[in-house]
Amino acid sequence: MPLAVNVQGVNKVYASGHPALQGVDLEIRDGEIFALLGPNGAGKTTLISIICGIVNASGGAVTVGGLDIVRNFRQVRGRVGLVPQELSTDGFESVWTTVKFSRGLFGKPPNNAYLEQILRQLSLWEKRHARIMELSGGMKRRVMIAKALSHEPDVLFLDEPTAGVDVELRRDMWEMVRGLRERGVTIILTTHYIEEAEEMADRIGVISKGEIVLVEDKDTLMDKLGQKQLRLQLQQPLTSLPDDLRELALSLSDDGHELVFHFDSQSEHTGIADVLRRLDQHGIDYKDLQTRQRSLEEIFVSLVHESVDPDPVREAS
Ligand SMILES: Nc1ncnc2c1ncn2[C@@H]1O[C@H](COP(=O)(O)OP(=O)(O)OP(=O)(O)O)[C@@H](O)[C@H]1O
Repeated sequence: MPLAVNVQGVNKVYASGHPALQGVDLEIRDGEIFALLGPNGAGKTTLISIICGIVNASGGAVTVGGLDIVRNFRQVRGRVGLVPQELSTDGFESVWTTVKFSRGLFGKPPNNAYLEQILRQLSLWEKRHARIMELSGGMKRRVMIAKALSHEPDVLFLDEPTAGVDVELRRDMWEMVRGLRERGVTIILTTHYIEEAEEMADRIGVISKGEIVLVEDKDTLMDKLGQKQLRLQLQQPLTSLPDDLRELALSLSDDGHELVFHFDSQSEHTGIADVLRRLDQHGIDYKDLQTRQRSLEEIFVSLVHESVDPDPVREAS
């Protein structure tokens, strides 16, 4: 499968001496939605800024669509679109002028029909004559996306696209990103919202302290690490667990009303039948039971748990 982006052995040491990225290898497939997850300060923005040519790497190599980002800087800039975390655009200009100007910056010939299509997709068409400063925060964010798409990039980077936006706009964004993927645009998004990665991504990468600690198909990840939990609500609360049940790794909730059992849903022998048989032997009745997949959030927390070292400066800001 062709690669949209190929990152090999990339390091970044900022002038402060801080090593923000260490030996990052990452291959982004053509046409996929890739979610890069990581805690504050993990290096997500640094990595996408390097790929987009905004920050220089201290070492390693990056290609976009097979083109080296340093040797073919201009061509690469034309192929990528970046929606930054911060809203950065001239508030006095109208939506239409902003988007048109942005396309011109990349040396693309005017194409009003294309720009109209983008603005309509982003529900901005009615607002095309409004000055950006007059728009709501969510609409401003849409303008940033329209700007990033104005020159028809093959690869779109979304840095925290839904940070601070309401639920409705978040859903709209997801819808729009899926629409872009259908048109063949490769999407790389960074996010703190596990739910977003779970909902949208084809593949997920986890970065922690400047190193990629995991890259996996979302579904495989969910299957592989997605342990399931069986919860049984008891008819009568228990004060303690019989020893043989404790040996089965069953646990009792503090109030004695619920039994919890963890099992591997991929395994031939999950142990559920044993648990239910033993409960029956002890005359322990239950009134309800549920199974639940371990969420990506739990997986993520367990992956970065060891290495999370919040940056006090950024935490405070
Ligand atoms: N211009 C800079 N000069 C010095 N250090 C920087 C600079 N930009 C980022 N850093 C540091 O590099 C590390 C990675 O920052 P980066 O912004 O890439 O992280 P991030 O994963 O995007 O974080 P967040 O989720 O908070 O946006 C952090 O420790 C940060 O303080």
